[in-house]
Amino acid sequence: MAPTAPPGLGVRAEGLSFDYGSHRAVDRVDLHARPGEVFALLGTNGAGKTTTLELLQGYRTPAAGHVRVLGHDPSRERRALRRRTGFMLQEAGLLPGLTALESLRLWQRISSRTDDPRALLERVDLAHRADVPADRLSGGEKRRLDVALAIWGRPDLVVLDEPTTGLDPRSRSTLWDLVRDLRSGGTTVLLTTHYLEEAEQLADRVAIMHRGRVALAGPLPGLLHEHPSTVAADLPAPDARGLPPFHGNAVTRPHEGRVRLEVSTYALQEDLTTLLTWAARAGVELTGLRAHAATLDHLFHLVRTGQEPAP
Ligand SMILES: Nc1ncnc2c1ncn2[C@@H]1O[C@H](COP(=O)(O)OP(=O)(O)OP(=O)(O)O)[C@@H](O)[C@H]1O
Repeated sequence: MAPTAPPGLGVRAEGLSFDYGSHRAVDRVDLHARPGEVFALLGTNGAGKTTTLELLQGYRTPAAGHVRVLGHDPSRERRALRRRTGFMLQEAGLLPGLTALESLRLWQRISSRTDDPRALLERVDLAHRADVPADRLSGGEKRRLDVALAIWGRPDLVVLDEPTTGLDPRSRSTLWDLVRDLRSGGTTVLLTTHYLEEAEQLADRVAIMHRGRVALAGPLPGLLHEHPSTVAADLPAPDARGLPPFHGNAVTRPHEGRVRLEVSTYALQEDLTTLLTWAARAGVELTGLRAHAATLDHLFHLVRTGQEPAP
């Protein structure tokens, strides 16, 4: 029997690689989700997020690299890991003949963890659908039932693959509360999502994958802080010729009969002041004025366009 690993080791992957035939889907991936934090694995379509989660779950064996999940090797200690981990993958694994409540009761019989099925349905806002067969639940309701199965018995690690895809705003917000609640109870949460706002709301740490590689990773506030802010405005084309110098990198391009100025800068306040002072003195009308720190959307754009290549 595998030794019981001490709690709180989080998830660590080093140099993780996986091939589908001749296609390298996961390429030397390094990840470290610390115990009790929410880690968001983001990326472009086909970047390798689901495959990475499957490797962490021990469903697939890596071609290269090392993985430790809560101190266990997932491909060799799946049973030990299953007791301590709740996985929700993209394909719903519900049995069509069973109601929502029966699905949880079945889980009660086959898992070594315990929980109160009705209380759990309450937590995912499905109490009113307890007696509805799983195949008659809506897509969003099935996702919530999958979440209930993943968090059954408060495992040490919960892995959620695109948990809010297809959920309406209220259900999404219920799920966000649930994730925060899991974190405050000390559970490590690893999630993938295509909703950057979701990652901004929930994640302590993110990794952005592209074409099998991790292009950017780190604590979210730190990553945003390391990247330049933006000052942007539209102005009449003739005025753009007299623009002042900025600390940051200023780019102009034609936009709807005017010129759009974008300054990518580490000196947000100074460059904004420069622009506004210049416009006031020169009597230039600025429209669409925006000034903001780097956003996850911006980081994602850098990765997608190859401006932030994988190390
Ligand atoms: N069973 C499979 N056989 C062959 N290739 C596969 C298989 N599953 C995935 N792939 C390929 O491996 C790559 C990574 O796929 P994966 O599903 O892990 O990406 P993903 O980041 O989860 O994508 P998405 O965001 O679109 O769900 C993709 O190029 C995909 O086409």
